[in-house]
Amino acid sequence: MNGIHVTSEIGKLKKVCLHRPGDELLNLPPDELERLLFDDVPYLEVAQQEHDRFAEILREQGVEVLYLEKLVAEAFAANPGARDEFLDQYLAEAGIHGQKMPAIVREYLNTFTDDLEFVKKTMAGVAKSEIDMPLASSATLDDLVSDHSDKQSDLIIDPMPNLYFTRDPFACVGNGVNLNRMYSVTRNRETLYGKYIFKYHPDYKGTPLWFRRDAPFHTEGGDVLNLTRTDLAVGISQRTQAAAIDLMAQNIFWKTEGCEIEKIFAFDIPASRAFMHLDTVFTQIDVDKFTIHPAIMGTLRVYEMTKGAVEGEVDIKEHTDSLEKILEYATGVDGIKLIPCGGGDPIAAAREQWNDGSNTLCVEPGTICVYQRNNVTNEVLYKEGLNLLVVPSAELSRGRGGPRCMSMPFQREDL
Ligand SMILES: NC(=O)NCCC[C@H](N)C(=O)O
Repeated sequence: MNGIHVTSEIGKLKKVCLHRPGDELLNLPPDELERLLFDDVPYLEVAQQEHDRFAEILREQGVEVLYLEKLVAEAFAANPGARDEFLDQYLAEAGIHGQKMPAIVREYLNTFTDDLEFVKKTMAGVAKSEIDMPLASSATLDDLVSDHSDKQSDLIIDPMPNLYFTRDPFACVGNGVNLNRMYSVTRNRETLYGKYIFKYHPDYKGTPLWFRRDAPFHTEGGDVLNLTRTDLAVGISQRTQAAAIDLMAQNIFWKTEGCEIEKIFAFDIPASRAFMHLDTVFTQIDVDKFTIHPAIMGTLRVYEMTKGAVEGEVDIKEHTDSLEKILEYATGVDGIKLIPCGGGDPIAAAREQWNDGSNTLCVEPGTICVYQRNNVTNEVLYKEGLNLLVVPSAELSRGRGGPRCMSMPFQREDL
């Protein structure tokens, strides 16, 4: 079966999209980490080994692993002209300075004749040292001086170091996709790859879009949880604006066809880097179990959005029940259990949540990928009867994302 089909967080995973970390991590300037949303410089070779193990674990479970970079290359191969169209847009969004430089960079990128190498190069970024700078007499000062932030940079085009978090640039919902406008300039460029997959890839072209990258408000896939075929949870977070969820609801309820979502639950979580997305504090791991960071419990507000009676209207009501009760209502399952990250100890919870202890990828009900380093949380999950697939995480975790962040399910079996 081709196309997208995701109607839950836990139905048996059939196909998943990953990105193997590449040279983009070698172009991470240590003094630009904050702007590029990274917390450290990972050791690429080990990050790749860890990521390969993650992919192997998924294959051992019968999951077909797709790679983002390969899908984009296949989309180009299938459509003459798609690569040039992509390159125009990529260059326009790359933050290149100067009058001559865009043409020079275009020529340089076109020397990567193999589509896969070309795609990887666009992900890695371009350093000044890689190309012949224009002669001073034919260039403008802006061509010669590249200042991405407020300081001089050795890079003409920034890398996209967060690409291995395939969860965020787009989100599969039912048989369609939210193609996101992301919170930060640095990550928003990532959404171009999804655009070309859903426009041109033989297996995915024509996928309906419930959200578009030219939207005026930002949202990210880490905030989107498919609770059931008809119920979606979306975090209001640092990365997803309430207005973006309003727009999503309009599109899903009124402006597009084919989406089966009837209720959207908006979870208002604190807007901080530690919490970042809904899936950093809350993921489903079994039919009746979720992991949760205990720190959100006191402040969490949940709103339910449904299609209004009048064209274009969306009804909104706030839920005042406990989170367990709201989830029982949303999933139709009794006796929902919330398992706190760090076993409830506040120090372990904060430490392990920082390293994505609550960010699990469910492969089938009760079977989840977890980071090895979160041993307190993992012990609790183990005692709760979960089957843990343990992913090595010394280097991958430096990007502040766990197994759910590093994966975008394309197909799951229905529950
Ligand atoms: N869904 C997620 O929580 N993704 C993790 C994204 C981490 C990345 N460094 C970021 O700040 O966007």
